[in-house]
Amino acid sequence: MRTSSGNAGVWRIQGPGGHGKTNVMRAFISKAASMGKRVTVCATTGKAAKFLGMGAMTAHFAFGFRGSQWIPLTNRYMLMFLAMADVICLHEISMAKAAFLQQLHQRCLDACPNLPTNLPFAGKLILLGGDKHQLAAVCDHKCDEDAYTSHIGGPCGTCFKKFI
Ligand SMILES: Nc1ncnc2c1ncn2[C@@H]1O[C@H](COP(=O)(O)OP(=O)(O)OP(=O)(O)O)[C@@H](O)[C@H]1O
Repeated sequence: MRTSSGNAGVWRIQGPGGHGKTNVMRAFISKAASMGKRVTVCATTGKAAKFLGMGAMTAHFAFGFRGSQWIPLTNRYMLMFLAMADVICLHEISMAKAAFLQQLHQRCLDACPNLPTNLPFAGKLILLGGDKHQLAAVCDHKCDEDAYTSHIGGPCGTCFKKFI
């Protein structure tokens, strides 16, 4: 996948456990970084972030979700961090709720007020990794494509493109 602005959007790596999603994500991160892209690497759990490596942090730390609240976007570091990221890689996405992604989308827009866009996530390239069949473990849904999209996608769900 090229990382030119023409390919910005929301992509996801789908596959059962052990099929290489994490390795593909690592390779993608390396490639994007070598092309000079600023990549934010995170995962929905600390364990997943640690396993992914590549400087990954938890998504709630990266985007300012503390305890049960979003910290205000008046934090200059948080604003810069969001505004400067070209690419956001978020692994184990089946653990995230639609509201989390929706708030991340809104934070990207708020952090980039000068961009003439209301594209999802302010037009950043978003790469989501995970296995939709793990949904059943974290929420009361069946595991079909519609349930997956409505669970993790919310209003952004219609813009998903499948990477693998
Ligand atoms: N292209 C590859 N060639 C050979 N081995 C690979 C390849 N990609 C991944 N593997 C190996 O397969 C195993 C699983 O890979 P990986 O952790 O990337 O899968 P995953 O889909 O992220 O799994 P999970 O959903 O359980 O986290 C690892 O031991 C990894 O080294």
